[in-house]
Amino acid sequence: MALSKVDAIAIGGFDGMHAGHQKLFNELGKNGAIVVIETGYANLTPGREREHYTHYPILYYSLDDIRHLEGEEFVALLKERFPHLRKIVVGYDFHFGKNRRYSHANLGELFSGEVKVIDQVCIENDSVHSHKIRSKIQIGDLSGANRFLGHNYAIKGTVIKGQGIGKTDLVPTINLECPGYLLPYEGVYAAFVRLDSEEHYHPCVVFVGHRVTTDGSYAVECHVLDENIPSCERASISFVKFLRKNQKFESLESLKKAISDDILNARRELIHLSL
Ligand SMILES: Cc1cc2nc3c(=O)[nH]c(=O)nc-3n(C[C@H](O)[C@H](O)[C@H](O)COP(=O)(O)O)c2cc1C
Ligand SMILES: Nc1ncnc2c1ncn2[C@@H]1O[C@H](COP(=O)(O)OP(=O)(O)O)[C@@H](O)[C@H]1O
Repeated sequence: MALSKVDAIAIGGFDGMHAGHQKLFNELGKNGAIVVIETGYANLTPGREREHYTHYPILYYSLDDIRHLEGEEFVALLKERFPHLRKIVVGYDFHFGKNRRYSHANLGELFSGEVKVIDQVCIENDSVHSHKIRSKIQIGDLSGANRFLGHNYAIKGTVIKGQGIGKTDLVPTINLECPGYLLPYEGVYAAFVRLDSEEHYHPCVVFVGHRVTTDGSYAVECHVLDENIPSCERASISFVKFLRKNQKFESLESLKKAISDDILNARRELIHLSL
């Protein structure tokens, strides 16, 4: 869609593109667009990853470029960028401009069109916010994070070389480097993985953490269940459930036994799901 046609926008940081954010997008209609104010702290859907969770076009503004603006100046900037703008959608706690001085009420006074304010979106009696999703991910509560997101938490990375003992002594794994993403609490997870530009996801088990049993280095590794997979360059992991904490084992044998239990547990979690 040509941006000149845009007549409705939603404004915010939109890291995570969570259930609260989606409620705003539902108000945009067919000529809508999303305005992301980029703080530099987004680590759930960094950069353009947000685009996977909406069909609306996204425009990015850096917070540093607009934080000094007075309310009138901010609205003028929007009207210049979107000449046909008739509706702005924001949440109940939206603030903008110099020292975050302006609220949705001020926006209503400054903008001549409609300002639609979305009430607090709550799940399990708790308001949904990206900082709460980050906290859940940091304690390993991926099921809770996923409920707040409305989709599985996903990270993307490039494949790097591992220690080389997985394939020979344990199970084969894809080792990943995932810059920009918040990595979950150290442990083992049931997940799905998509390789390169494949369309489908494979059930897998993922280890995130310091390999305290072997070389102590930090790793994000994924073992694809029940399949030999070709080598690949990139992968995205979609987390489903925390299975257990990272542990130091006395021998590779006992780590291997734990990994076979992890595989059984992951299979049990994933069998009814498909992506
Ligand atoms: C399902 C799974 C669970 C794992 N759990 C642990 C663990 O609890 N503690 C640990 O030190 N390493 C754990 N690892 C990591 C292994 O130490 C790692 O796969 C091994 O060091 C081989 O690494 P490589 O693929 O780089 O060769 C786990 C790996 C997988 C696939
Ligand atoms: N739980 C929620 N309910 C309603 N609106 C929300 C909610 N969370 C965020 N918003 C709105 O979505 C937009 C983006 O908010 P942002 O600050 O990026 O989200 P978060 O608070 O999750 O970090 C803002 O207009 C904000 O008011």
